[in-house]
Amino acid sequence: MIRLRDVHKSFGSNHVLRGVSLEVPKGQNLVVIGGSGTGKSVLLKTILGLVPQDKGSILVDGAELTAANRDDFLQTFGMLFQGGALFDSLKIWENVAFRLLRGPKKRPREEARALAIEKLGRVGLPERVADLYPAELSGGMQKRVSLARAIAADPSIIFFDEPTTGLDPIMSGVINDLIRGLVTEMGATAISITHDMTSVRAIADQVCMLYQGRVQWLGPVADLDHSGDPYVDQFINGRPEGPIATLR
Ligand SMILES: Nc1ncnc2c1ncn2[C@@H]1O[C@H](COP(=O)(O)OP(=O)(O)OP(=O)(O)O)[C@@H](O)[C@H]1O
Repeated sequence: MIRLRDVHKSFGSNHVLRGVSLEVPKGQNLVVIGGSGTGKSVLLKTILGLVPQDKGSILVDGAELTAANRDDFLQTFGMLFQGGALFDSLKIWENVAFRLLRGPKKRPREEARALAIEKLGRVGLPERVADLYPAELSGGMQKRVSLARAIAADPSIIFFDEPTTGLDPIMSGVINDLIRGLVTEMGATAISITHDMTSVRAIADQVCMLYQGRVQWLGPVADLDHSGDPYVDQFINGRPEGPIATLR
């Protein structure tokens, strides 16, 4: 379980997170939605320790994350970065096995390669792609490779940052199904960020909408269409009119 309590973060006078509290139960995927600049990425970065919060606490399985134990925590999580972020100069299997080839999870090369091929299989890619380079694959296949990398070290916590951006609707559907399946299969706890409402509906257990640095609404995905919250309604239906001010 991941729990945030009253997390604040400012950059100078820009008070981005103004007291975010939320909980993600074990084995569930919480999808964070909200307009551009509402702090979705900053929220993920505070959990990862890339951006230290000014106030408030972050707990994983009941233990507070601190500078001292964060490295241990980082060993237990997987991340699908926005855009995939594969290393061009590494073969596909080396990308997937990145964390198995160095650091505390280091394995012998042959073992790491076999594990990478197994994970590629989990995301529907055949063994023959293992020795190719990222540039030789389509965008959708690269996204699958990124997914395989995110799950390579059997994480108990996974973050998905804009997993379907740049993909056609069918490939987005395939990636959504894979994410849903992987989270369910692995029993992992996940937090995802997406602007894609189809993706929200396909992968979320719970949905959290951030607005002006706070949690505007948090509830089961099944309640999204009848949240009774005018901010959520405006956002999910993409209406220019409503309580959320838009620039024209
Ligand atoms: N390292 C930083 N230094 C200064 N300001 C930052 C930094 N990181 C983020 N911000 C500011 O924090 C705010 C929230 O940014 P964030 O990237 O979290 O938004 P977002 O909700 O993820 O937006 P988008 O949907 O467009 O990706 C923005 O005003 C941004 O300029």
